[in-house]
Amino acid sequence: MRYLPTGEWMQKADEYTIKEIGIPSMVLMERAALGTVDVMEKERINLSRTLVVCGSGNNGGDGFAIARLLKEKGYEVTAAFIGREASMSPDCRHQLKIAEKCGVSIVTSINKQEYTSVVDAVFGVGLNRDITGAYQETIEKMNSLPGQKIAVDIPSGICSATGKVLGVSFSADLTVTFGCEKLGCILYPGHMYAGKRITIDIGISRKPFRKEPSVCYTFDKQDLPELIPARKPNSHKGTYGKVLMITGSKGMSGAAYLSAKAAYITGAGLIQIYTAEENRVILQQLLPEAIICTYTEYDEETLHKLLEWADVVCIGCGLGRSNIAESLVVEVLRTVKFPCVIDADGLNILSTHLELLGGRERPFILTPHMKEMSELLDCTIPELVEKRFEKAREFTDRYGVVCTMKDARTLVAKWDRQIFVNTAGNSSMAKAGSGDVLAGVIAGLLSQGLMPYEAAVCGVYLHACGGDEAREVKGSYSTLAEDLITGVGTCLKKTEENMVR
Ligand SMILES: NC(=O)C1=CN([C@@H]2O[C@H](COP(=O)(O)OP(=O)(O)OC[C@H]3O[C@@H](n4cnc5c(N)ncnc54)[C@H](O)[C@@H]3O)[C@@H](O)[C@H]2O)[C@@H](O)CC1
Ligand SMILES: [K+]
Repeated sequence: MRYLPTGEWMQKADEYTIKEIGIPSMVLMERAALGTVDVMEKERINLSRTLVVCGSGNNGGDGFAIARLLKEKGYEVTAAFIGREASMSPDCRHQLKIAEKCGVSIVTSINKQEYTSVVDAVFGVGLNRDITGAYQETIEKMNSLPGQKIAVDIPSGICSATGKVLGVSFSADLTVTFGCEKLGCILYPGHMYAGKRITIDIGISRKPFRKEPSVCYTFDKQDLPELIPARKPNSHKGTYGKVLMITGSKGMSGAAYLSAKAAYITGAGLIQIYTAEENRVILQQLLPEAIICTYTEYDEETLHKLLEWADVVCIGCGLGRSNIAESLVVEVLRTVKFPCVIDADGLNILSTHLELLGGRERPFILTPHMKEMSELLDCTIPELVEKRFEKAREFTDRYGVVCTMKDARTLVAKWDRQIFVNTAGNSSMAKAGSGDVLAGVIAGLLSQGLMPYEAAVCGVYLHACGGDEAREVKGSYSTLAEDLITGVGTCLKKTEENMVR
């Protein structure tokens, strides 16, 4: 697990490291500069004629230290100070003086000379408003120069909390970031300006991030063994849970098939699909491992019997918005006492019955994409995109549910937990059926005993890793939802093999 702090939180961690732990700021800066030079060399950046552009904050201080270290190593280097003398931070001023004394050539404007690389140390996490005027012109000029582009900590112009471009942004081939990758370099469009991202440890404490609700985190592949539920040698199908999938409708058997198959691939013990009569034959043929139970009209008695049988419910994939669908969703919401995944049409129906969630903690996992979420919140999509973290927090606080907000960077929120931000996956997953697979994966994890929040974060991550596996085989254009299911299986198999070793 790794944290994805905003700049504001990173500054708090810097302060804690300096004031509470006692590591001097200049030591951190030296380590930042040493680490950056080391990464640039390892990445084979052509440093023979380097321009380092420095602002007046501590990011600029890093820049002067980088320029000095490059000079020490024999590279030809120019440092351009483009900040305001009067607003220099003490450490930046100190670094400028050291650089001068070490013979670094320091200029105050960018000349037309050709450089092999351009290092951006104009703004770091202290950027707090739009870039305008001379700063804007400088960054545009830096972007137009030939040579490789390297950003120090974060590209100047990217908001470290939202990933938004604040007026203009440096466009990097490589970003060397300190302590933790900043949230703004993960979210779009910031991610596209950061290029390749390499994080180096410079001794900044992560303690201030622990249990802090407004700090986000993500997973990497090595976290998977800890996330997935264990398989037991002495087990039978009942050990891994009974999943009731209330999915599919006339003409929508695919969603029922994909979600059920995904739950099986993830490890569920037994699956029963409750669907429209029209789907019986096709689902039996497509997925003989599932029990199929069907309806032609709303039948509360059968529904209750099925709910008594199940350990987990997944409702909504391809369910449609008929009166039967509405009655099914309302009754499940009203009565279910065990974990329940609500997806797609289930969410559409839920958006007109939000009162059924109540104010208390409920074992519901909602899996809306941005449009469905905007309907649940009764706001516009741009409003939601702009304030996605606040909105996700507000919603989960209010209704006591787990919410996975699906997007290129899916979030998972619950009122008493930090927000998980998914960083795996790829554009091949932006296709019909992908959401059905996710709902099934989460249901499969719940049926094996994971708690709702844990199943949601693990499910989102596993689904995305499955997407990465699928792209390896089928490429970005031609991956289908079915391939994602195979990808999830491959990912689980690889994880298991690594655990055995
Ligand atoms: N000791 C520390 O605190 C450390 C800081 N480090 C570096 O320092 C950076 C953070 O330094 P700072 O907090 O000084 O922040 P920055 O270096 O990002 O710059 C902040 C300065 O820019 C001004 N500013 C903000 N937005 C502006 C805009 N749109 N137009 C014009 N001026 C603007 C601010 O008023 C402030 O003077 C990190 O990103 C990292 O690179 C690292 O060296 C590690 C240690
Ligand atoms: K920068």
